[in-house]
Amino acid sequence: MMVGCFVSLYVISPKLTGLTVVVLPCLVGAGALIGSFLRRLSRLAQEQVAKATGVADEALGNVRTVKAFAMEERELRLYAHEVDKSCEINENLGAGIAIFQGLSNIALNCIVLGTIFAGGTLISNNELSPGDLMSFLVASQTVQRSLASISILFGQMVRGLSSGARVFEYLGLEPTIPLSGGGRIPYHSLTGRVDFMNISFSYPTRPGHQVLKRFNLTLPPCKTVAIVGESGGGKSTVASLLERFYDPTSGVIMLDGLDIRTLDLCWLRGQVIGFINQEPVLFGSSIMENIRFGKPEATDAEVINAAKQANAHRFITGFPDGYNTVVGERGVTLSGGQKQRVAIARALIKNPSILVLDEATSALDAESERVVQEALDRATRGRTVLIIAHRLSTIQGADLICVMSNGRIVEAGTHLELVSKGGLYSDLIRRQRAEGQR
Ligand SMILES: Nc1ncnc2c1ncn2[C@@H]1O[C@H](COP(=O)(O)OP(=O)(O)OP(=O)(O)O)[C@@H](O)[C@H]1O
Repeated sequence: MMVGCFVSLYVISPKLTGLTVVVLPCLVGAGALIGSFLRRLSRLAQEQVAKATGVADEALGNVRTVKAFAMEERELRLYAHEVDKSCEINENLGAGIAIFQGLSNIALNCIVLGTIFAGGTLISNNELSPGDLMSFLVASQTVQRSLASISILFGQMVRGLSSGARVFEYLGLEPTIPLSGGGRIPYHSLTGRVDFMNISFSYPTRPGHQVLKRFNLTLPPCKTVAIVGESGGGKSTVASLLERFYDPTSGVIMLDGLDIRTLDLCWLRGQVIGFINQEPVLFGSSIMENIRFGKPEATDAEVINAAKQANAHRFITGFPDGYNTVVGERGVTLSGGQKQRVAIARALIKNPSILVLDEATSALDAESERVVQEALDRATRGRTVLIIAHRLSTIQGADLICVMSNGRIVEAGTHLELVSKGGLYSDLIRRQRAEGQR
């Protein structure tokens, strides 16, 4: 329609049309400049809304900790502050869009006034008839209306584009470690031997801090290897690398002699490695669904069997709704020991060849620890096991105990060998005993 109007304007008066064509690009240029400023503001507004939502999400997700420290007021103030900031940016954005639309209307009306003025001059010079000027004004009204609609649409487009840009930014993100693709080892020929070979590693967020330094360790098939050592020494990092939450900066991790980077990650995490950590996270669904999370196609009988292996069947059947008991958000309605046993059942249901226990009992009291330890002892039989432990009493039966310090293993042997050696391990034992007696 715009093109048609411009053709008719040109036929009526090439001079007036020429004037319009000179003025319009200047206006479009100014509009584009204001537009890019508004787009930046809109993006800022989106980010601020996300930040405010993050604060609310964190406070609600950790509501017990917030209550325990009587921090409701502080969290409320923090959220109100972020919401106020978001409100302010959105108000500025609204004002910006309003000014943009107002200015574009003024500019368009100035064009009409300018046309009347220039047309009047042309009439006085007998270059244009009054009828042609009227026709020109009517035709240019159509162009003006179209431009006014575009300016309104532009305001909506600015918001839409920046929201869309954030969505597409996330949609376009590629995981640094691809989730699928790569080889699999047939279940009957998988032995579960793991070799960490010359591993060096720094977390991407702290590239200057080397957590592991030429770290070497072998987990022999069906044996239990424990890693102990000072806090922050890199023990959990070893487990994270085996799970491929990160890839080592240098060195190779082998599973049955194959570099794990060449293996299918879904298969590795879903079927080969069972991971149980200190603070198991459950979903707000039933116990049955939580255990089945480890193997979605498992039958009810398989779920119950896994729960029995994890010492969880008795307490689950003690609930009025049994396996259909809903555990609440993150499992808040279960005790620490019960949650841990559901998590063990969830890991066992996939019958993993390798089990990683990252301080699985350190958050429990003595009685819960006994029941959970019993379940773990049963669960570890016939599997390659990596235990990361704080309490040395729980790993004395391990086939190999490795003491970590400064990102590498400094001592290795059985409990008795290490105690008789009188090195770092016996120091750790002495210190823990002294702490226990205090
Ligand atoms: N996601 C992360 N990003 C950056 N640095 C991290 C991250 N996780 C751990 N670290 C750092 O890496 C080092 C090793 O941490 P790691 O959790 O492996 O130690 P740990 O031996 O398991 O400690 P603990 O016994 O206290 O659990 C620490 O200095 C820690 O601050």
